[in-house]
Parts: sequence; C-alpha cells; structure tokens
Amino acid sequence: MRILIVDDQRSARRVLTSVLSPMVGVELCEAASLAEARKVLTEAPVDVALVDIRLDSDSRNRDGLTLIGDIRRDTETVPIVVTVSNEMAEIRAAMRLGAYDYVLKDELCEELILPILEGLRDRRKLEREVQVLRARGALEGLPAGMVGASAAMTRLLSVVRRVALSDRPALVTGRTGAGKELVARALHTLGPRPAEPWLDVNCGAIPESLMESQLFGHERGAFTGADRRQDGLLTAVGTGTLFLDEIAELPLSLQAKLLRVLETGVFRRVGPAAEELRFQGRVVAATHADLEERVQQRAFREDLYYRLAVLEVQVPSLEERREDIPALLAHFVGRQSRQLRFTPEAMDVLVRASWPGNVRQLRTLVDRLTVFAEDDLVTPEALSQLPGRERRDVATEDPVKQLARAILRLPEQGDRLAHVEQALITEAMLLAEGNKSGAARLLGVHRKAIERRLTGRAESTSGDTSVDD
Ligand SMILES: Nc1ncnc2c1ncn2[C@@H]1O[C@H](COP(=O)(O)OP(=O)(O)OP(=O)(O)O)[C@@H](O)[C@H]1O
Repeated sequence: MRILIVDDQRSARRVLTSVLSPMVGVELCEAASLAEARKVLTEAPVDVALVDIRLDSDSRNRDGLTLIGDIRRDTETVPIVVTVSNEMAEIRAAMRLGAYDYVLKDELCEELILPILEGLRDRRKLEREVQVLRARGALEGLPAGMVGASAAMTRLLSVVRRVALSDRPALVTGRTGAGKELVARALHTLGPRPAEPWLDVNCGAIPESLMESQLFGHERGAFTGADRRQDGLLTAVGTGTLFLDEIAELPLSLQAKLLRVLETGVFRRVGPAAEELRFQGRVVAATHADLEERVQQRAFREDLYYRLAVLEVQVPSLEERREDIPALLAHFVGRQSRQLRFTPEAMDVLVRASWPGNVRQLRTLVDRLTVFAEDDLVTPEALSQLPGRERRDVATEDPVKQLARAILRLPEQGDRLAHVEQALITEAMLLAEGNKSGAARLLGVHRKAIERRLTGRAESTSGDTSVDD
C-alpha cells in the first residue's frame, strides 16, 4: 500500500512517518505543498493520501481542500484529512469533497490511525478481487447486446475476456459492420472499471485542428474563439475507456501526439503555457483498414501501430460465423414491432448469402423486411422482391448460381454446357488422383456416368448432357 503524507510542516510529516513505519507492506512518500503532492500523484498510483488542510504558513491557505477535490476527481486514491481540532468547518468541507475519514493531529497515535489504514487495505484488496471476479463471471455469458455461439464467436469472447482485464491500449480489427464497436464496449464493460466513463470519437469524422483540441483540450486563447479553458476527452474520460474509432484516419501529427500519451502517460492541452496532465484511462482503437498496409504506405506510424497491436482483437466477419445468422436474425426481429418469421428455405438462403456489410447489413435487412415484406412469414420470394441492395446480395447467395452467371457472361465459346461438364470431370479426376469412383463421388453421380463421358459414349447427340444421372 502506497501512502502519501501531505503536510507543509516537516515535523508533522516526521511524526506521521514514525507512526506508520511499523505497518507491514507500506511504502511512504511525502509532499510539502499542493504542487509537490500533485506531482507525486502523477508519478505512480497512491492508495491513501493523508492530507493536512493548510499547506503553507498563511493561515488562510486551504490547499488541502483543493487537493482532496483533485484526488477524488482524478484518481482512485483515498484521501484522509489530518488536521488540528479547531478546523471543524474545514473538516466538514473536506468530508463533503469526499474525504474518507479524518484524524486530529492532537490525538495522533498508532491506535487511532492504524485501524483506519488496515480497514482500507482490506477494502482495497476486496475491491480488486471483486473486480476480477466480476469481469470473469460476467464473461461466462455473453456481454450485453452481443449474440452468437459459433466457434469463431467463442474464440473471440475468450480473447475479449483476457484483453478486458488489461489496462494497456487495445486494437479491434475486422471488416466493416462486423461488430468492432460492440467488442470495444465489451472490453470496457468487462474490464475492471465498467462504471467509469466510456467516451468515443470517430477519428475520420472531424477536421484535424478540431480533433486535436477535442482530444487534448485547449487553454484559453489557444486559438480564435477559445475564450475559456476546455478539457479534452483524455481528461474527461478519467479512469474510463476512450474509444478511437477509425484510428487509421487519425492525421499523422496527432498519431505522434497520441503515441506520446500512450508511452509517457502525460499530455498538455493545446495552447500556450499548458501544464502537463496525466492520462489515466485506457485507449481502445478500432479500424477496418489494413494498418500494416497503411504503415507501408507511410500513412500510419509504425511505432503507434506496434503499440496498439500488442493487444489486437480480430472480429470475425459474418461469413466466418454463418451459424450465428439465425440467432442474429431472431435478435434483430425481436427488436421490431412486427414479429417476422422465416421459412426454412428463406433461412437457408440467408445463411448462405454473401454479407459484405456483415452484421450491420443483416440488421438493415431485417429493418427493410419489417417495412416491405407483405407477409410475416418471409419466403425466398419475399427476399428476392426486396427493393435495393439487400435483394441483390441475397439473390446472389448461392456460389453455384454466381458461378453459373459468371460462365454465361464469358465470351461465346460454342457448347458452354459441354465445356463446363468436361471441365468439372477433369477437375474431379485430378482431385481424385485418377480414381473414377472418387471423381464420381465428388461430382455426386454414378461411376458409370463418368466412364460414359470419358469414353465418349455419352454422345451429346443423345441429348443427355447432364452429369446428374
Ligand atoms: N455479435 C453481435 N450481436 C448482436 N449485434 C451485433 C453483433 N455484432 C454487431 N452487431 C450489431 O451490428 C451493428 C454494427 O456493429 P458495429 O457498429 O459494432 O460494427 P463496426 O465493426 O464497428 O462497424 P464499422 O466498421 O462501420 O465501424 C450494430 O448495430 C451492432 O449492434
């Protein structure tokens, strides 16, 4: 347990040090002023701060109260007031600011202060255990709003589970609409501080100059119109999670600044004479771009990429977890006023469809069906009658159909059917290493059908050009 003693009087610090030194497992540090205390607090986490209210010789000084306010706002440190008994009004003010307890200097002794600290130590230990257990327990099931039981999803969740417990930056990658934001949120809610803020910003949506002040904040007079100091997201997020969506779009100059925050934990607001501030939250970034490729194109900093990619979470595309499609459909339908159902054939079409827009596209499909489908029971015909893009995607679901369409678009080459049949038989024979029975199995026909074609006995003149006999 790290304890900070804040008192402007050296003698008072010495008394406290001698009272606390016998405690096992404590590390003591001291500060003689508000500025010194702030510095110590930014250097490494402090568990408890014992704070005097007056922090210099001026009797009107109330820097201790300011410090308690800072501590409660910016850190997880527990502040305890150590002061003289004639300062009851200040003690009350400190308690209102969130001081955990108070000790009077006149009564300062081991018996009084050690039980408070021991109690705090137990409480801290318990809090940490609860955080870890909650993170583990919550992950037994699916995080809120997340649907899926496929092997790909199970793998994803086990990665999310582990990454959530870390405080280091994380990168969520995957195709557009695959669920990156949902995963990033899960990293927050399943992490140790789910009650702390979750703030998100789309790095591609805001001009560079605005983005900088949005992230770092600005001082008064930093630019025209900056008539007062403004905190940025890095401050506002506190010990929560800052989600940087579309990180690939972050301008290079801001990439350098972000890297510095991630490496040193400190930053400054935009503008003149800005003080150094400490970032205490966690950064989770996401992108659908190939960041390695961006690095090669020098559009993304390599050092930032490596810092983010230490904890990469890859979200599988919907096509890698088609088994989840029925459950996802039920989930999206359940959120609509109209309770659509799907015939087995329609479900089959949807499970095999191509989904370039991933889960978001599936959700949009349900939105559109809710408006356009004539019947609550959705059939393949209803799907193919949908206006717009979804109809096209769904209608080209079957790879064989896609292939057939592509073949028909090839330049005229005589008997296409015979060509295709011949090509299929040749490929099957190659795959079966010349074994006719094996090739027949691959093609789903009888061995004799293959033999007939191979020996040329299945003359096209007979009119039977199908392999399906
Ligand atoms: N596993 C899932 N279960 C339920 N809904 C999901 C799942 N994955 C994604 N979604 C839903 O799909 C939509 C798109 O998800 P999300 O916004 O997280 O995708 P994204 O990968 O961040 O997209 P983009 O690349 O456009 O930023 C959202 O409505 C989200 O709630």
